[in-house]
Amino acid sequence: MKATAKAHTNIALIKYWGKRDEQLFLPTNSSLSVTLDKFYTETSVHFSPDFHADRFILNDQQADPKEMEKITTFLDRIRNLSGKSLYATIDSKNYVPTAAGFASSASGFAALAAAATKAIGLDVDYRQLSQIARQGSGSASRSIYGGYVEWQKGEKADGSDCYALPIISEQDWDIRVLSVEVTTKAKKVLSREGMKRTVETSPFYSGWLEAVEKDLITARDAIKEKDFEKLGHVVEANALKMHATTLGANPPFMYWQSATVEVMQEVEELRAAGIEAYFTIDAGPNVKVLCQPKDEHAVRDKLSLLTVVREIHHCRPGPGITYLPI
Ligand SMILES: O=C(O)C[C@@](O)(CF)CCOP(=O)(O)OP(=O)(O)O
Repeated sequence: MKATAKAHTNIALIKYWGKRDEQLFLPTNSSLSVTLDKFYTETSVHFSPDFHADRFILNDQQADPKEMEKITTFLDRIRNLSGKSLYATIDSKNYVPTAAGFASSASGFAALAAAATKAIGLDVDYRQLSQIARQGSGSASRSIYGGYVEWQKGEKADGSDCYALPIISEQDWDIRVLSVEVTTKAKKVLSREGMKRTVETSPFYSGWLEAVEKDLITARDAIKEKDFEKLGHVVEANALKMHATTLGANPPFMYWQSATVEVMQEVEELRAAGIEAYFTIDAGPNVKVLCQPKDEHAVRDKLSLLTVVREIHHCRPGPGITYLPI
């Protein structure tokens, strides 16, 4: 009972920022992302009656007890769904540069959900797979699909209507996402803690919730219309609103470093010079810059001149999960 799956990471264009249910990973708002081609996780899962405990090898290292606990809880859900109480050995490799600030948990839990359900013989569709991955990490629900993906927040308390669905595929619209790694030493507030603190203490959080649904509709329409300018503006504004909420949290926190702001200002200068580029930022100081293929090199050349820029990874829309030969 073995299976291997590959899942790519994704970058949120309309952010998931807050849970309405911490146990079931139910979000306060719907979100929208693009899966990326460059960064992914490959995970093999082997269930066997000969194993007497779960084992998790991550990048050729035995996972630490905290990580192990998360994995065992995740596998318990899959064991319950299948009615099989078998232990598993998991071997996972992240092809995601940690410093780049991509949530490798997104590709990680999507790959694990796909490989584990296949290995244990659970016949699930992508919607169910998205719901399983969601309970490992919310953003993982989106990495089940390739291209442009919407994760619907749902209304039900049991999360049965909370899953991701594809909008258009990675072949339908070719954009570029330049992941700009800036030099930083700061220890960031992990997104799980950051969103919890913000939901619970920030007076600006209600403003976020009022605005995000409209942002999502605008972004979804822009993707369907392939209107890059319309998408870029709402993506940038949505990221700024998300980050504004953290400033009002108690205690307040900020993901940005001075280098982050330098890159943001460079992107605004690019637009002033007639080159369409837009930024988005997740739970860290790095910046993802969106542009069209024709402008990719001009944007790279301009950003590379900044001394605070350590590395730029060039990404395109990427595929959903795939199963690999054992
Ligand atoms: O990806 C986005 O929509 C926006 C963020 O990256 C932050 F900017 C949040 C990702 O949160 P995640 O790591 O999925 O949280 P979990 O459910 O607590 O594991």
